[in-house]
Amino acid sequence: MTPDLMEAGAATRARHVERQQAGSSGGRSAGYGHLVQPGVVDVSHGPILYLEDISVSFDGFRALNQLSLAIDDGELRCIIGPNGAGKTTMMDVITGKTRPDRGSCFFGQTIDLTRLSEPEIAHAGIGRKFQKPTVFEPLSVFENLELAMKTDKRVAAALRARLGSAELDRIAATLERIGLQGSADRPAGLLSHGQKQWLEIGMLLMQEPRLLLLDEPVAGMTDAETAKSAELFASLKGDYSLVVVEHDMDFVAALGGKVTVLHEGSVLAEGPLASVQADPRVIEVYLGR
Ligand SMILES: Nc1ncnc2c1ncn2[C@@H]1O[C@H](COP(=O)(O)OP(=O)(O)OP(=O)(O)O)[C@@H](O)[C@H]1O
Repeated sequence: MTPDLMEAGAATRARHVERQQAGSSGGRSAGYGHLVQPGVVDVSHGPILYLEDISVSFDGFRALNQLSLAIDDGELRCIIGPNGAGKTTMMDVITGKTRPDRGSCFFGQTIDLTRLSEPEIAHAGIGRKFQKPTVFEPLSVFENLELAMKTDKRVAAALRARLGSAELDRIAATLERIGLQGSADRPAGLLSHGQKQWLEIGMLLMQEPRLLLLDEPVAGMTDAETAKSAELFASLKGDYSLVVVEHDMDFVAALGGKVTVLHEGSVLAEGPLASVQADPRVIEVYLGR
């Protein structure tokens, strides 16, 4: 080993010890990647996600402005608001893509998301789906789910490894959940847009997340696909926590539950859809347009 590498190794070990000491000191700041076990999220106080006073600026422009928000464990929350309200930036903060200038962002009671990298946040149990489906088109539906479950993401190696019966059962249960049990052997590229979106949700589920962040999941879907998506999401609620950013008010209505309206980087209104739809401030900035 070269002296440089030895030095780097020593520095890494020192950081490891430092982090372990920080982690064992109790308190809320134990959010270090290798100490976060997947699926182990302390929701004893209710919320699975807790944002407090989050601000993010881009070149002096405040995309998030002292945003505070709490999502309960098992809740399905819709986030609505006009273009530029900060919805995507909020998702970016939760997943570690954007670091807030100030404020705190906790996954359960103890996991400080502002101190974790994007892969560490995914590993801790937060899955994100972007608007456009990103499935592996030449692979079958089954293989897409299989690959999503594997930690070794090199396609050939992952698909060569034999599946155990527990893994086969998990894939079968997910196929059923996303309504693609009859399409397991179809190449994903031949699926409809809606089916690709469901497959991608299935791929997220294979990673056993606790919280799912979904960005405009029904954009571009047919009415029938949108209705089926509402059923799927309703079935996920309770087993998972979901945060859904959506502009389609019929879909939001079909999902039920609490709605948060963002405007200029903070919460303008929150409550059942009917009450936020009747709020004159919401009508003024968003729904009345
Ligand atoms: N990387 C960036 N650099 C500069 N400005 C940005 C950046 N990302 C977002 N913004 C700005 O921050 C504001 C909030 O953007 P954001 O994408 O979070 O809004 P949104 O509510 O998701 O909007 P939409 O409904 O259009 O997706 C916008 O004015 C946007 O132009």
